[in-house]
Amino acid sequence: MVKKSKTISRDDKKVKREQAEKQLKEIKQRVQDLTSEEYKTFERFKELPLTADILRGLDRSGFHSLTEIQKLAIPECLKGNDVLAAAKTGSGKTLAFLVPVVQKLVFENWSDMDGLGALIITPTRELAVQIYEVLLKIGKYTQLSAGLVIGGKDYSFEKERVGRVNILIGTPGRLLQHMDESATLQTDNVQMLVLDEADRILDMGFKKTLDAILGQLPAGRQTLLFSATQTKSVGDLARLSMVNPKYVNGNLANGGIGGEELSLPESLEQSYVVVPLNEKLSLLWSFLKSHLQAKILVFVSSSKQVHFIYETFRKLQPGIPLMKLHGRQKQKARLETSMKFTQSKNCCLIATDVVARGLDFPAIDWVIQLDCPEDVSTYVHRVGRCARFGRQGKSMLVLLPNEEEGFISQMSAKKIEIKKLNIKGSKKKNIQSQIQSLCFNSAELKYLAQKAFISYCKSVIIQKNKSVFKIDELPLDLFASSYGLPGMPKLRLPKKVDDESRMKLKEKKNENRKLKSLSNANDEGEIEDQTKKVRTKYDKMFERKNQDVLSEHYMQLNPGLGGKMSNTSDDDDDDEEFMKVKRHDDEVKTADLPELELNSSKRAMKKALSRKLTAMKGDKGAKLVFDEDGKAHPVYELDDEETFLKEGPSKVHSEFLSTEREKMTKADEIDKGVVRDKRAEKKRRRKELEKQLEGDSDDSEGPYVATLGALASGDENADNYESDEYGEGVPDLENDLEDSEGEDDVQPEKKKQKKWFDSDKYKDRDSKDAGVFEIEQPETTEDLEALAAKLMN
Ligand SMILES: Nc1ncnc2c1ncn2[C@@H]1O[C@H](COP(=O)(O)OP(=O)(O)OP(=O)(O)O)[C@@H](O)[C@H]1O
Repeated sequence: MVKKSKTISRDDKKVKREQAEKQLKEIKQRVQDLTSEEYKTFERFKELPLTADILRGLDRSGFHSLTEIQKLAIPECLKGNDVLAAAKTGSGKTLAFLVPVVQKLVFENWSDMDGLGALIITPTRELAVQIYEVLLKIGKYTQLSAGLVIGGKDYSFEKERVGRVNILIGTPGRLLQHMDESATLQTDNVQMLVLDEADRILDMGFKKTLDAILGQLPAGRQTLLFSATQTKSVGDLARLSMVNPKYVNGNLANGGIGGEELSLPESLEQSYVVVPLNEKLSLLWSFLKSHLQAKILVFVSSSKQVHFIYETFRKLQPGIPLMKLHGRQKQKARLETSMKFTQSKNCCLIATDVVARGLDFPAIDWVIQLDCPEDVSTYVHRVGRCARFGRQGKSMLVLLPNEEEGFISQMSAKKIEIKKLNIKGSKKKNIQSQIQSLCFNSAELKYLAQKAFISYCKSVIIQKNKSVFKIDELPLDLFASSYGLPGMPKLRLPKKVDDESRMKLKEKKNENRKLKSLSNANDEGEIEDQTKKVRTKYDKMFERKNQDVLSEHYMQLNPGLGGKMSNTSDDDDDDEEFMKVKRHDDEVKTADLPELELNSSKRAMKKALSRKLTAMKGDKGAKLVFDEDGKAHPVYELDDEETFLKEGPSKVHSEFLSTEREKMTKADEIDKGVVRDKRAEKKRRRKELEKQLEGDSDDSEGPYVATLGALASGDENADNYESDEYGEGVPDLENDLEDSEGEDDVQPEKKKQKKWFDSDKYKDRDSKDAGVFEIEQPETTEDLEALAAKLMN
């Protein structure tokens, strides 16, 4: 009886397996036969030739209909072409490249053994995290594993696990650091490279880093470039080794390959206002006061300005929650703010361009550009944070009188129409006197104001676009007053900022500090430990050449008088190197400073002085040990040369060497064994697979049914998944192999789900529930980190 059922089961499985293989072949064939006429008619994901695992992930994540760019780009990518795709902000480019990445590796039966198969590079950490989240969702039902490597996270944690993932997402600096340092990370098998926001990566000073990454990837890989504002620079494309790239433009109404247009979401309402530089803060204040229930994103040109405006407004309390986000913050704070802003309904986030690209914050009502963007592309990306995926959104650009003509004409040249608004006098509230009073009472705020002032001037000077940014025409004295400064800091401006120095500045800003310290290592490979030299905000303030702020408020640094001085230094002081503040004498004139109120009775001073003198002149003393005869000896005594030579090499030394040698040999043997086992295991699996494919393997039957059951035959655990919609019985050979090792009783769906989050191979064997991961969808940073940890464990 048992025998009979076994036979039926075996036959059944064989049939199903053959069916599944046939279907996979058919999908591959459909991909090859796809014509652009055909795929332009597609409306839904299930019409695309995708495997059941991926369709299921998409379905469960709520993605059913195709957007224009998805309809056009996915088939081109599936066919193995190099693709250069452009489409409006918020139009779904992330899925347009993630779906082909996952499908390519599924087609190739990619497994843990095959290592890294796809690399996705993004310009910012936040964007990398966002893509990672989407990938986890849509790839949940495949056997692939994914990893996230971004600066500011635990490097050694990543280093240990980075060699085990199939799809790696990260920022350029951190990726290169891993490629250079992690022995386990093999990049010679990479099938796909994706650059999201490619033009930004190429533009923002990552060129050298990117070149170094590209140098380690195989030439035959497929390359995909996505952005709302695409690069077409021949030089850039050559550097990326793109072969006959297909240009996909999702901005064209009829859906086209080729085309140059740059367009904005239809649901976006754009406007601009013109105000003098010294009225910008008052304008922002008035705007916030009249939009207390809105979700607002404010862009300014530097992290110092973010810091100053945030701190000032926080003290003035506009009545709307305030947040700040810039690239100089600690990574934890950045992720927390992103998360909070995502969840909040009414608040104002003041940020730099670190959030201008790709970030999908839901339901932003207003994007305010308080400082003019460096170019029209940046404008497009900034406003693109609202009006996403058909939602309504409004934007307001704040221009200075001398910026208006230049910038608006450049917008018109790109066919971007924007209406001018006049602000009613009654709506304006001038907050200059409040800011001045705040700065007068707080040395820290005044210091921040000075830094913000300098960095704004710097941001104007380094701009390439001189028809818009004209430092000589700015009323800097009035601007300083509006920031609460009693006078304008005198600036020594650089005579000329050419392209080369501009690029150097960008490179410096984005450089990976670890890589930099490696390049600064001496011949012995020693790196000076910078971590020991943590500079606090106090240090920075006292190191500054310009002590105007400090001398005036010197006494107020006493926490009781000068306001709270936080010890958390969350931004770097890089302005001083670029632009020195002019001063007549670099030293603080101690005579000008008020007397310090110390305990200065004559007796106390005399005592202190005599102690100090004793300490300086007196013998420092030495530590001695006494022998049995009571004679004193120094703790360490040197032998004379004769005795030393007679005794030969120290016993301790040689013992140490031999034990260490032994340890090394053992470790080496273990390592070799592991590699041998891995190879043998892989070979065995391949053979087993071949056997299964030939259909004469006895031990393939039990688990095969289980696997296909979940995918195709209405498994109860399949969470109402309508498998027939997606093509029944697409085989999952990797899963078959796993199952054939005696885990017949594992429910197929659970197993597959577990595989994505936490491969069996990496699960914590000590933990009771090792390998079972409860969280379905990451909702918080902690969830995401837990997922990543589980995934990579
Ligand atoms: N097919 C789809 N069905 C439903 N929602 C979708 C679909 N594609 C994308 N979305 C949603 O649309 C929003 C924008 O998508 P995405 O972030 O990929 O846009 P983008 O084109 O990359 O934008 P940007 O240019 O700003 O980077 C996201 O919230 C995403 O979940």
